[in-house]
Amino acid sequence: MLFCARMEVRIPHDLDPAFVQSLKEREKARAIELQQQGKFLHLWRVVGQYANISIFDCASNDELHEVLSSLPLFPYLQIEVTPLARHPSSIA
Ligand SMILES: O=C(O)C[C@H]1C=CC(=O)O1
Repeated sequence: MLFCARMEVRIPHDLDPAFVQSLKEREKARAIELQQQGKFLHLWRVVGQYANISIFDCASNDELHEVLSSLPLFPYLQIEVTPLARHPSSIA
């Protein structure tokens, strides 16, 4: 099942900069791991915003929730999920 997730990053300004740096490093490592596992198909920056549009391939809503909540930045993400279905006119 494919899901589109729009994630907006909201890191509180008073967090320790060293902690924020380590969060971002751990986030990158986890995002790469999920891409290598084939669960995280696309990761695009939204131009001009600290936000991304991501496409996930997960077996269920529960698996998607597990994947999203495994992201180190999860406590600081506002996430909107849109489940996707095939479009009848798509040739892809
Ligand atoms: O920078 C972001 O958009 C947040 C986040 C989501 C995956 C990742 O590597 O970073």
